Amino acid sequence: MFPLDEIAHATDLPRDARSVLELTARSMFQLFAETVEGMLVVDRSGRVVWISEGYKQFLPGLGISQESDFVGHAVDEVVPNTLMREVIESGRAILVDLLTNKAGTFLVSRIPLRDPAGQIIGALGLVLMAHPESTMQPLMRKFARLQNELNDARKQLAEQRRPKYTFASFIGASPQVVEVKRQARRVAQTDSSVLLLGETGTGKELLAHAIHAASSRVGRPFIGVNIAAVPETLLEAEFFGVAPGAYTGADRRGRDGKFKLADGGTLFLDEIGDMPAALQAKLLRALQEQEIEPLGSNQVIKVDVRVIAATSRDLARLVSEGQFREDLYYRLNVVPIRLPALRERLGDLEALVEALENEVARRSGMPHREVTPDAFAVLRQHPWRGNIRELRNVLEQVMMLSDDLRLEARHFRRVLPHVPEAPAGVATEVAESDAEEADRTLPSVAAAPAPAAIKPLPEAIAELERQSIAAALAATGGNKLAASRLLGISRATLYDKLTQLGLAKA
Ligand SMILES: Nc1ncnc2c1ncn2[C@@H]1O[C@H](COP(=O)(O)OP(=O)(O)OP(=O)(O)O)[C@@H](O)[C@H]1O
Repeated sequence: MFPLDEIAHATDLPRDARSVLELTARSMFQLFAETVEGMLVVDRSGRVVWISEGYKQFLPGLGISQESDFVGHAVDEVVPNTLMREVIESGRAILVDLLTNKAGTFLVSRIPLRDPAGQIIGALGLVLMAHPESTMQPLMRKFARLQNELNDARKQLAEQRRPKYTFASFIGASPQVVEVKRQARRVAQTDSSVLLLGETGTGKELLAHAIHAASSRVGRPFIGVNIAAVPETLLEAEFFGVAPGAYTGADRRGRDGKFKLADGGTLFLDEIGDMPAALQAKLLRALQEQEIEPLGSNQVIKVDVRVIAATSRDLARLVSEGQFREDLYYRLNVVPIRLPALRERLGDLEALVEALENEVARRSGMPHREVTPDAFAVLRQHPWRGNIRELRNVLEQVMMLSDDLRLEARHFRRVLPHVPEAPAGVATEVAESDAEEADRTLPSVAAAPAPAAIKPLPEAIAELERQSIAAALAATGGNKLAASRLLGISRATLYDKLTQLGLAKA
């Protein structure tokens, strides 16, 4: 639009043209008000100061019976979902938009109003078309689809943020578990760092979820990082994020790190004992200052994160060996909670088996099974180095191997062939065919070498390696890090061997 004074001085235009322009500019407001379906003006503070005659038709739909209940009120109170305030704040027009609220859907336009000095003094809102559904079918369909997608994405996000587990998910009523839950409930009420100690599969991650779920941060994200699973070179970016432009290519746009994602919520640092020394100092700083610096940025971002760390390693020993910073250890070890191994709380075995059997049956669609007392006798004798994860694995294997509705000792012996026979009188005999089947399907922890055929040494060694690795993986429920520890080799060596031996999918 021409400013009025420019038109007035446009002497090079013919007189007629000038007066038309002048008239147009002066009557623009009037013209708009009469042409569009409705028009409203808000002041700098977002208060409605005027509405056109046409706009009044929308008041009943907005639940307003008289003009005085509308004019003079904050626009976002009387027009749900309006973006007029954003236009005032940003100074940018929204020329075409769809506004949906209880009065219907409208094609609208919003324009900021400025004084001669360029200062925002308010905004103009135009209803270009009411109920455009009929005339703008294709656009509306697209809008509806996008709206649905947005709602689905929001639901998914809310779902992801909802804690996966609560204290009720932590099965067990043994004195050890009762004590663990008591400590965890107490610490949930605070913002202190928590250190969960325990063997693999004892439920450290589950407990971390439960602490988050019982804390005041429950409405905010729970973000987990398994430090052992992230290559060392990527850990810093994973934790602290990457500033836009720090890298070329796909990462150019930058990426939030886990600290940022967990802002306001809980960050679960699993396998903290595997934290590389170089990053320990940065982690300590982030924990102490509650500030992070994304890679490639020199800006510090404030975060508010509660940390729950977990490890199956002896952190105190790592500190004494100089592999873990003492200051970080003390920072994390504010409230240590030790989770008992399954073999220390065999009293919980029945409740766990019942819960896990239910879960496996529900997930797989298999029928429910009853586990007999002689089967429990077998289960009680197994060392359970993989703890609950291993227990679930064993149960799942047994359920897959047999259609019987009663799971007896013999069923479990197929999967746990090394468990010694129970004393006579207990029906735990293994049918020969069962034993053969077990040999074919599952690795035996204590498999005897084949007496008949003497194999070439490299072949025999490979066979032994294959068996040991398979046994370690079975014992740890497939957890490679834990398996590598059982085998006394590094995780990298384990991966190499899995590839060499053709077990990469194990
Ligand atoms: N007390 C329990 N009640 C029910 N399920 C449990 C319990 N403890 C562990 N589980 C289940 O066992 C599996 C392993 O648990 P989780 O991952 O929490 O163990 P972890 O100690 O964090 O293991 P890791 O050190 O290997 O990461 C999960 O599927 C979890 O749901």
